[in-house]
Amino acid sequence: MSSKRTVAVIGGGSFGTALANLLAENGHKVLMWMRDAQQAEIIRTERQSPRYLKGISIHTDVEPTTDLAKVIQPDLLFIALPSSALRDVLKPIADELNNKILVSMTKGIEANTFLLMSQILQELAPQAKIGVLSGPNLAREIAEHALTATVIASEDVTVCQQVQQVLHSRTFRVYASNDRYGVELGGALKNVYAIMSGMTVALGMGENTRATLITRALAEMTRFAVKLGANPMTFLGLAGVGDLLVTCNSAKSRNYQVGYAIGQGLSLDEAVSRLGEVAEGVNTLKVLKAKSDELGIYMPLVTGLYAIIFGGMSLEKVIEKLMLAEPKTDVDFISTEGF
Ligand SMILES: NC(=O)c1ccc[n+]([C@@H]2O[C@H](COP(=O)([O-])OP(=O)(O)OC[C@H]3O[C@@H](n4cnc5c(N)ncnc54)[C@H](O)[C@@H]3O)[C@@H](O)[C@H]2O)c1
Ligand SMILES: O=P(O)(O)OC[C@H](O)CO
Repeated sequence: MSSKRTVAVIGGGSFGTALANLLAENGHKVLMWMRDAQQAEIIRTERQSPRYLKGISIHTDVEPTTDLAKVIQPDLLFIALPSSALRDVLKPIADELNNKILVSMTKGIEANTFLLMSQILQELAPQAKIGVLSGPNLAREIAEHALTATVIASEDVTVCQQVQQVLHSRTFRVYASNDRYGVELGGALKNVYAIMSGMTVALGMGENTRATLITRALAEMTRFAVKLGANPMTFLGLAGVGDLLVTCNSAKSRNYQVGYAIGQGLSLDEAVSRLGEVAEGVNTLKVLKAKSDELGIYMPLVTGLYAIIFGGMSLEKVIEKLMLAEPKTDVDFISTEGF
């Protein structure tokens, strides 16, 4: 067990709160920044977060605050903001973030720039040490102490070691990686396929269908990542196939829930507003479609989902296109000479 320290979590939604609780349970003091003063007050007085983690007791060493100046005092900061808000929230305090350790837990891609969140952190605070925490990590299960594993990825081994020290516990195991880009890309891309998976479940499609979808999703996201220079082996780990499996199979995933609602006949807007939480896959789908078109990467699942959600194409038509497409070989990275 590590020595006790004060750490910060920026973002007090479901994931930020679950992680803050873990840190406090490990004996650390946690400053948790939240945008909403009313939510912060509820946590302070009731030690509950009924909006994001109903029924979970919040440790007394988690101190909610809306004061950003206060929360940037510790030298280790975890960031759990929605990707759409991360740059805007952190920009005013960028100078103070230099020389800190910044760990992104946000699984998204910035529209227009195609930057991952840790790349934005690096842009804002070039002197900071940067890491990414990603893996099969449903916030509610972490908060309920389901046995969970995750990955801390950083080029700087001391970042990995410090994060392992503060987070390791009987129920939460932290593996290290030096492939920050691959780990982060895996966490962002899988959300898109979780939307598809939720749709197939709502439509009563079989287990064969879901296994095929998940496996072809892994092929597709790996193909994309390799084109962008990531190591494909990372996708065999917790932040790749691990996160893809949990998000595509769990009704607790918000991305899966959005897909499920669309499969039930709701529009995208209706599905997102019924959820009332962040489903990063919707924005990721848009930026991924644009990037794969720009780079000429074959991504039939992304193309199909985009056509349904943003192009008004029927699911039947998309399925027909996918199933009757030109026959392909199974695994991309095996030589198929002679086929
Ligand atoms: N919930 C999970 O299981 C989980 C697990 C792993 C990673 N993540 C990732 O963590 C990130 C945050 O997700 P979450 O589940 O905590 O989301 P959430 O919807 O539960 O909470 C989002 C939080 O951000 C705040 N927020 C929203 N817009 C904001 C803005 N413009 N400025 C400041 N604050 C704003 C909300 O008030 C809320 O506190 C996402 O990228 C998500 O993919 C979530
Ligand atoms: O609820 P989701 O769909 O945002 O997924 C949560 C986590 O990313 C699962 O690891």
